[in-house]
Amino acid sequence: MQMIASVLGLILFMASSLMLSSFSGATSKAPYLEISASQSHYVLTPYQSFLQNTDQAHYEDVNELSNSVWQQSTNAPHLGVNLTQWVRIPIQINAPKTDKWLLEVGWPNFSYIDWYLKDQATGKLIDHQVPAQSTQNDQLSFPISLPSTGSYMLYIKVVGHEKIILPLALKTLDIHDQEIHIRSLLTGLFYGVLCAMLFYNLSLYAFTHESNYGAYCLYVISIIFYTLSTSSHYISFLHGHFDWFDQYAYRISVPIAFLSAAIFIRKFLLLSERNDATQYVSKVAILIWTMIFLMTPIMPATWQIWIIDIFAFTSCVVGLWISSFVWYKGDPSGKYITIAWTPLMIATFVLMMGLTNIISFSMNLYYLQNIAFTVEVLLISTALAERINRERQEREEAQAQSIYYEQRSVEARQREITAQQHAIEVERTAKENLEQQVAEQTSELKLAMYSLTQANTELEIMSQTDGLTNLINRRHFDRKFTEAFDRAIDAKWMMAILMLDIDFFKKVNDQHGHQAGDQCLRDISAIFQGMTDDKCDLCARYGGEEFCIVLPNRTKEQAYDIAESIRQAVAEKEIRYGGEMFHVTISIGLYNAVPKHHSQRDKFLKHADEALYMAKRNGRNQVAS
Ligand SMILES: Nc1nc2c(ncn2[C@@H]2O[C@H](COP(=O)(O)OP(=O)(O)OP(=O)(O)O)[C@@H](O)[C@H]2O)c(=O)[nH]1
Repeated sequence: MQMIASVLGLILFMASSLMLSSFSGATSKAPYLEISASQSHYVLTPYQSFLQNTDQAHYEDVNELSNSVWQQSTNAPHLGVNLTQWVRIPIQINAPKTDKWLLEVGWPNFSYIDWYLKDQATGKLIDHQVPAQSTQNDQLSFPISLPSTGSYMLYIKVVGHEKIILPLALKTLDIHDQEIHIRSLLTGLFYGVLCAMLFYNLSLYAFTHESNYGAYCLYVISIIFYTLSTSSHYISFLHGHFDWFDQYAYRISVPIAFLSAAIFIRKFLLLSERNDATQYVSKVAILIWTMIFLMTPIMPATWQIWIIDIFAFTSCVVGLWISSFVWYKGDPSGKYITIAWTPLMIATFVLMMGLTNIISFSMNLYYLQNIAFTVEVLLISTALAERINRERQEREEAQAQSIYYEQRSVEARQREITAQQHAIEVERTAKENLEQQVAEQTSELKLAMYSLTQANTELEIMSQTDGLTNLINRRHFDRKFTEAFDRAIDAKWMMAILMLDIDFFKKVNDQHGHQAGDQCLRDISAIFQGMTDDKCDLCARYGGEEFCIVLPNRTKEQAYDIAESIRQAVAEKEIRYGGEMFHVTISIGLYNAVPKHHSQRDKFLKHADEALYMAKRNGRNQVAS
């Protein structure tokens, strides 16, 4: 806020300085202009009087008017808008330096100018130009021939479409030529800088498509348009060719200049993104200048120029406030705009004071504004470059940061993948170990099951087998015999049963010992097994020294032969144990028949047992049936 106060203070200081200088100049004027050999340049303003809002068109009519209708002006007279204006200057000529003088009109916006030089002594016109012909290279200067001595009244008629201010001067041709060279040089420099900046930023816009460059180019074009319309250069090049445009040049160029400036500032300072008053103020400024521009064809020139002056004045202050506020809020772009705009705002402010008759107007105020424009265009161009460069750096930093985070993300992802791979590897290894353990345990289980099966088989065999003789035991025989019996019933086979008992076995035990008796049991059991078919015959230890042989599907003769063969083999068998050798005999009971029914099973055994008993009773060592 301090900065805003200092800027406003500076503006007021300059304005007051110019006003003071203007008023102080006005207080020392003489009633007429005295032209002598001492000076080459005379300002006519202090001696001018004018007819305001007159409709007089002819010199003859004006010449008839009394002195009282002529109004004295302390400054360059502001003669209103779109009217024929008359100004007169009393001149006392006393041997001037030369008779080659130029009447310079320091205001570009008029349609044409006439001048008349009247001899006050005779009342006759001694010279006049209708319309006045300007010099070749300066449309604002008109040759005028001054007599060598005498009192004269110079009448000037100006016809314009717009506001007319008439800062008049008389200059010798030499002075004018010197000034025109300097002015041409400065003008060339001014437009050269503007055009250079325009094409430079246009090329940047073409390459980067950065909209700030585009908006800035429009602004520079509007400045060129405005300065052309407010200077003699426009008149030099275009005046008279476009009548309609001649009338509206100033009224169009000023709104366009402020409008494009408002658009550029709003864009460059990103005001549309701000949540403060600058956003709305800039929008209102754009709206107002758009409306002023659009109203040009329909609004009376007097009103529009008055409105333009008011809002131009306001816009200068508001523009500086906005850029200063943005600067104060920390945006460096606000600083550059403030620095660039301050000289222009001051120059425009001063110009507006001249145009509104607060201070004395002269074309130098426009030249001051042109200088400020040049400084501003250069500074803003630099600010634009700085801004774009800063944004590029911010983008690069953001990109670098983005790449950094992306790399971090990739690394994190890589670590995640590695961890996942490690987890998969661990899982795979665990699975393999588990499978291996399961396989090993399965193998062990299979082995255990096989061993168990083996043990069960062995146990079953043991449970079915007589441990001494290795023949099937009585319990297993009962089951197997039942099966064989049923099979014989179904097949209608002959079923033979042999009941075998060792004769006088008690004696064997008694004589040779129980161990020898056991050996005897083993030997004759081996004979039974060797002489029967182990696939279909049953051979069992039926009791202590009693055995049973079942012979399925045998005739009685076949069974008998087997029984007799067994008996003989036993009898011939030499039983050796403990260095002793002895023989035993056996008695065999044979029963055979075709079984018809299950109930006959025990009967078959009983009959065989009875036959055995018979063999025992008949003397033993025989087969009975
Ligand atoms: N060594 C031995 N002797 C047994 C076994 N089982 C039974 N004995 C004996 O066999 C004998 C059977 O005798 P007995 O029933 O009197 O019959 P025997 O002496 O053979 O006379 P007969 O049958 O009438 O010819 C008994 O002395 C039993 O002790 C055995 O497993 N081993």
